Amino acid sequence: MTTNQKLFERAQQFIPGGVNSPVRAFRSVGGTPRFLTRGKGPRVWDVEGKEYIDYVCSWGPLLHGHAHPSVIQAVQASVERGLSFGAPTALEVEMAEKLTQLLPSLEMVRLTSSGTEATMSAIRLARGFTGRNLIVKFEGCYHGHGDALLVKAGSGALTFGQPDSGGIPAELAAQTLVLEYNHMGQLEELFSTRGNQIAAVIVEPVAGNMNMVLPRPGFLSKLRELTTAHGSVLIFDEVMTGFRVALGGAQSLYGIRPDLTTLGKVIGGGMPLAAFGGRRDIMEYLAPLGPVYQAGTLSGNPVAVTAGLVNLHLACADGLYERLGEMTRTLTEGIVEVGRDAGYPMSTCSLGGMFGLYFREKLPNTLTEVMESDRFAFNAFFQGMLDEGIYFAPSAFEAGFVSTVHTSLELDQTLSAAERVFKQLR
Ligand SMILES: Cc1ncc(COP(=O)(O)O)c(C=O)c1O
Ligand SMILES: N[C@H](C=O)CCC(=O)O
Repeated sequence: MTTNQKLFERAQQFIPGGVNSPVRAFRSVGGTPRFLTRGKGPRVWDVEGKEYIDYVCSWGPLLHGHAHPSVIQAVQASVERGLSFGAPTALEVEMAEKLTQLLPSLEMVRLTSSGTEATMSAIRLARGFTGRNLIVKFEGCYHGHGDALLVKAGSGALTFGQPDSGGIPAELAAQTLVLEYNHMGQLEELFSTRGNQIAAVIVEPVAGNMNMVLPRPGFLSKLRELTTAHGSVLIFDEVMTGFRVALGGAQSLYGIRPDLTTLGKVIGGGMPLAAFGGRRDIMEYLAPLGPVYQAGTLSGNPVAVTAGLVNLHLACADGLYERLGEMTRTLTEGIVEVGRDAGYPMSTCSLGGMFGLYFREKLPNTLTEVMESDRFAFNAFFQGMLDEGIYFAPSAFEAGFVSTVHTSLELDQTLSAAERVFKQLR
């Protein structure tokens, strides 16, 4: 057995499935997860010393790659000053000011430790604010593993065929109404019959947990129009897209001002940090100002906030997202070209440093269309690329990520690997 296999065997004795988050288990693609020991820039190394070009980037947070020197230096200095205080710090104030400045829809913000906490808290807040119970989400969107949101969910839940998790009371799941992503007719119909009972609509403005699905023109503005008309709270879940697709998030690209926004991933730069924020009148419903309780021992952790602030500072460099977007497009369009030349129907989309790659002729608009893509072809491609030292997400239902430190060297190596892999697959 290889060292990765031995470790996986050991892990499975004591950790369910051998992993601490299901998507890491390689179940849908087969084979053994790689146990990683080190990352630098756009690359990671496993316990066997094998090197990979990384397009997972810790599932999105590493906008500037692994162990960026500025992030590491700041984190080391922060660690020296203490790991956690459970009391307010100046750093939190700086982070709140930065987030509200970069995302104008955030008038106030609260920090949490994970995206799940952020979305769960935003939902509770919306219910407390409106005095209503119903929430609306979309098929294939994933908003973390809070009970109310694990209904027709994407990401690992979708990958392993468990979009509706066990352990969630039917009465609670019944409070979550699920519509097809990008389906404006369904939205209009629902709001016309139950609009005054809907506390919130939560949406990934660009869906990244069923591969990557772009919003159809008019979809997000329809959401804005209907929620405003019916007094429901519009929540953009930008845990993945925030500071990943653009400096102002997806909301800046599509020109929509949500009532609440959830953030995570990039704002922590690889450390556990997330946030939710939005309209002042809604945020003031939070304890200790208002009746909606929300808390966290490690919320606003100084080391995590330090890493996040450096990440955001680096993200503000002039032209950064344009360069990143160009790099990502070159990569994915290159792969699609090579794949098509080898006879595979393929399509791709990308925004900033986030991309979708499909073994399907046309880009999908809905989960049903995503499911029509050729998973077997994806799995074979994934395995071939992994052997070549290219690390994509081990699922056909996850978005991919390019960092600002991926260069044309990594792109060229990836495209050459793809040519070899497609040749073998033919
Ligand atoms: C859009 C979105 N929302 C929420 C979450 C939950 O974040 P976390 O894994 O930090 O709990 C994720 C990722 O897991 C996500 O992609
Ligand atoms: N798709 C998920 C988040 O965006 C992947 C991270 C995880 O669940 O471990």
